Amino acid sequence: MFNKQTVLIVDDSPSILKMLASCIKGLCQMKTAHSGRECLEIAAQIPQPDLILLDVSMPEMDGYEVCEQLKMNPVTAAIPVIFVTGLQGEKDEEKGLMIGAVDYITKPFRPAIVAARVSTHLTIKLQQDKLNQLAFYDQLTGLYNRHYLMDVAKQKMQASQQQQHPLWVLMIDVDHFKSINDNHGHSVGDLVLQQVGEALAIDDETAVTARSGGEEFVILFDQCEDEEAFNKAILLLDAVESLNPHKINVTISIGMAKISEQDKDFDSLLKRADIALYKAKENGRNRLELAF
Ligand SMILES: Nc1nc2c(ncn2[C@@H]2O[C@H](COP(=O)(O)OP(=O)(O)OP(=O)(O)O)[C@@H](O)[C@H]2O)c(=O)[nH]1
Repeated sequence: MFNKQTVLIVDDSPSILKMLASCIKGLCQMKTAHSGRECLEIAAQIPQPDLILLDVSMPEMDGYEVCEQLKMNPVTAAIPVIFVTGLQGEKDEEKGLMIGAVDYITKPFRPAIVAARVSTHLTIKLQQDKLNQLAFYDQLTGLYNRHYLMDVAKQKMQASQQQQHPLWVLMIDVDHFKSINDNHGHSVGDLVLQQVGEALAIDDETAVTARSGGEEFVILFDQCEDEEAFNKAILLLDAVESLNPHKINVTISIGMAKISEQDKDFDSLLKRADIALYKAKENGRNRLELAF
């Protein structure tokens, strides 16, 4: 059931690493780290581990410090940690749980207990991942959904205002999408939305692409200067036009707005992009219009 999940085992002793690995063999995939520093590095790399089995007593950086650093970093904070330790005092266990570990296994450990606890926490992680998938992602295109977009937009808006860097919002609507549905059927319409979604999913750290509803998408570009933002938007028009799914000519219209002093909140920026989108539709579609 957990075959695709990965557990990162961290211990400075190669023999303990081996023993722990044999306890959970067959339950999941495994990675190992021999120090706290190595653990922090691996935990931040994609694909991230789903669970970390972490030794407490290690030279240089002990497990408590590693756990604190994992929990402080938003990239690794959600990875559950189980401490595996020879320290058996109540205070040690309390400390481990207080700094964010989900469980605490003492050495010498019993293989069946390690396997059972790892299974339990992998099940919880799997359920958590499914909930996140439903809460933040659009099920048809795999892009972020409107709920996630609004959350991230507020954060980006604040950062842009505080750090004085640009933020762009692109409102994108598939042209004459109703007639695609009417002429080719709803399932072909769905396929078109999936392909448009793929074409709009810019692989770039400054961009967030979401399907905001129906045949409408929103992209945020942050820390992006005017010319670069404009060029990226033009490329999107071309990328969608060259799709031709089922030989259907698909185009989009884009309304584009840059944050300005008049935007007290994200809704105001979005509204300006929406007005520009309306103008792009009025002016013939398959085009981009900039908001004032
Ligand atoms: N296949 C499919 N259709 C959808 C989905 N969500 C919304 N739609 C359809 O999208 C169509 C949107 O049509 P309209 O808002 O009239 O706009 P349009 O035909 O794209 O025309 P313009 O926007 O004016 O260019 C409607 O027919 C909806 O039923 C979906 O998830 N899948």
